[in-house]
Amino acid sequence: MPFPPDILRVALPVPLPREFDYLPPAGQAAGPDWLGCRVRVPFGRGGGEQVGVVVGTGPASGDPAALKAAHERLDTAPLLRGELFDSLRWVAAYYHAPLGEVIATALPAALRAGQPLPDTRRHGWAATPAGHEAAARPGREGRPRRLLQELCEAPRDEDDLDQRSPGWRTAARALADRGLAERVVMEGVVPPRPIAAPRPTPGQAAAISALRTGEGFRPVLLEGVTGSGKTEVYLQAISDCLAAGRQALVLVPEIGLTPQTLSRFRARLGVPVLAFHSGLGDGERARAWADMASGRARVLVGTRSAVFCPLPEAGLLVVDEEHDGSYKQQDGVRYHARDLALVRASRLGVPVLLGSATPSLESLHNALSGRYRHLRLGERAGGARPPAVRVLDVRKRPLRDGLSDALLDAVGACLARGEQALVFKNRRGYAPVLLCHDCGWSAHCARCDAAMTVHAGGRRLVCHHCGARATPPNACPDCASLALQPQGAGTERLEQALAARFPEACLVRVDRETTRRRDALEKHLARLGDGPGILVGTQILAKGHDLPRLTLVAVVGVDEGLFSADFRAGEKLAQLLIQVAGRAGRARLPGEVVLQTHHPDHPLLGTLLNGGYPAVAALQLAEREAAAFPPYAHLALLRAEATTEADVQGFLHEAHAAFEAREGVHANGPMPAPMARRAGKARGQLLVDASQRNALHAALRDWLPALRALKSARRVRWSLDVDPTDLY
Ligand SMILES: Nc1ncnc2c1ncn2[C@@H]1O[C@H](COP(=O)(O)OP(=O)(O)OP(=O)(O)O)[C@@H](O)[C@H]1O
Ligand SMILES: [Zn+2]
Repeated sequence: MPFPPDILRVALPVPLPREFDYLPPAGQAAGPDWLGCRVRVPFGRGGGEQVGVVVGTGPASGDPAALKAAHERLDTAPLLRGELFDSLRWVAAYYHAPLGEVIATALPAALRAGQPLPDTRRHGWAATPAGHEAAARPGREGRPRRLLQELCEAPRDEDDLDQRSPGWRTAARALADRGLAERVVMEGVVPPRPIAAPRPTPGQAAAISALRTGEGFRPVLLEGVTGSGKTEVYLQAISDCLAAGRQALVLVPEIGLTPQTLSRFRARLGVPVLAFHSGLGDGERARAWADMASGRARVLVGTRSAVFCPLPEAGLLVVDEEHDGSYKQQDGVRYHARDLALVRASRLGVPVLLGSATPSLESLHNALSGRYRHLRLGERAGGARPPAVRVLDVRKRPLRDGLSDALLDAVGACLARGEQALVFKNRRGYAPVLLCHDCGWSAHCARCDAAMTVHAGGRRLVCHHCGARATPPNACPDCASLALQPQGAGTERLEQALAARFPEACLVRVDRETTRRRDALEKHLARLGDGPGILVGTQILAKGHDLPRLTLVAVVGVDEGLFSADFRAGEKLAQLLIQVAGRAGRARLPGEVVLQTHHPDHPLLGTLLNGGYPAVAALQLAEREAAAFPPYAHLALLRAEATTEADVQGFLHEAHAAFEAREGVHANGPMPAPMARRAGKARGQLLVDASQRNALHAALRDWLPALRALKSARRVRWSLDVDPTDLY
């Protein structure tokens, strides 16, 4: 053994910007073979333990006799290595986050907790001899029996059962308890036969062949109008990747990963397609991760955190709806999954395909300046035409429950044709405000700087920011008037009004409230079926759904979005409008979009109507350049919150003073957060901007140790957000 002995440098999931030295467990020697392996170590007082990852070995920096020994090595082969390990270090450096926290963010919960890497052999279920006998006898009908009969025909693969009959596991467990079925290792599963691809449109064919040319890292922005067949291009590119013997990773937005999406991928690719999202159990997530790490799985489709999956044989990364806000993590390690996908693809030397009908200005800027290849699909696939858009000027027109007569007429006509209408309002609840008509009082949250939303037809008040609930007062607390009225309309009120007006129509409301449960959205859409009907809902409806009988999209009240202070508001509103409009007329029936507004002359609406998203994007890019905002500048936001306003201000002032000025980098503020009080806490922020990314990072690197050393930092909760998407 070398003397002094080498130690293990361990990254732990604690919010301290450093690694920790340990001696190896008694009788073992530290060496490079420990790198990337998990270890269980003593940590903190009172016999606490943590699971960490060995990120270095070597001589101790201090006296090794003062070090504790690790308790246990958990992996024989490294869990993190190669490109993934390097990319995690990049995340730590770029987002200025402790490596231990980055690793904890990247690993599925079961692995983070120290559980062994799951068995990734394919498992299935088979009937036991007792099961065969039981199936031959008459018995009680039901799910277990139906499953048993199926297993008697042949053992079934678990993935296959997952796809065909969700909920089968309960039945399988019931059979196993009675000794009628058992879990078995499946050998040589025959993959399903892929169904044939449609003939590509000329635009698709051009995109596919462009993707085939070239080698190594190639970032590609696929800008295709809604319904233009971007998904078909992904599928073709993935097929090429699979044919070359490589793995593919597909990222989708949080609410884009529907069973519909998965079954489309599975049916077309002819290989098992793994899903990865927050709705899965810990065991399933760890298994998917291990399956990719071992190379056994070839395709993984997942939401934000899937960007951390191992890709030892990577061939392609796809980011669908790359502009989507859900790719940015808003707490802990605030990474952006699209940006990380680009970094990984570059390290892996493989193409990365970003797709959207409404690309983010960041990606568009990169494409326009030649850093990304820019491919366009200008027309809808399968002969569908773009929807016709009409603006309804509702100034001085009566609105009933937020709906104009013209809008109701359009819905009525759509139903009369036997088709479906979507009424869109980006606000859930009954009404956004409860107002006193006599004195102007409105119901506010006691803990937030925000109005409370009226729910349950007026019987409840809910704060959408902190979840506080209250019973509406009978009389105005300020002037005792009884003239309290809900102002404005949310989806709940629209639903009521539409039900009253069209009592015969099938009406389905889809918002965060009605879709809390997994698969709820699918069930709602199934309820609508093929008959005439109305969907009322929020932005949950704006994405990825293909409803062939939906021909009318009625947008109620875009006005809130037109006057927001956020520099991204225009971009976001245009994206939302285009995406929701894109639900209309996707199949053979022509689509129509009506926009109800009090501001028909607003330049954003005019530009959108005349020039579509590209025109809005060009305008917004010019504004951003003039104002030196991203993508022409780089931002980092220091947020702080505390019980008192004075603590927040004290910290932010000291933080500003600790910021060392340097060329092209500025710290601005302290400024109040757009919502200065939330959930009972005072909030404030400091914005750092820089014309050069490197200068920004150099400044942050110097600044952070100074911030941590501030006494006032102990009285606040603070965080640093690099490339913030929301300045709240
Ligand atoms: N080449 C093709 N021939 C016939 N139909 C096609 C073709 N490509 C795509 N389609 C069909 O057109 C519809 C839209 O395609 P797809 O879902 O791939 O578009 P998209 O651009 O990904 O849509 P969005 O982003 O708007 O959700 C689908 O029903 C798809 O099956
Ligand atoms: Zn609140």
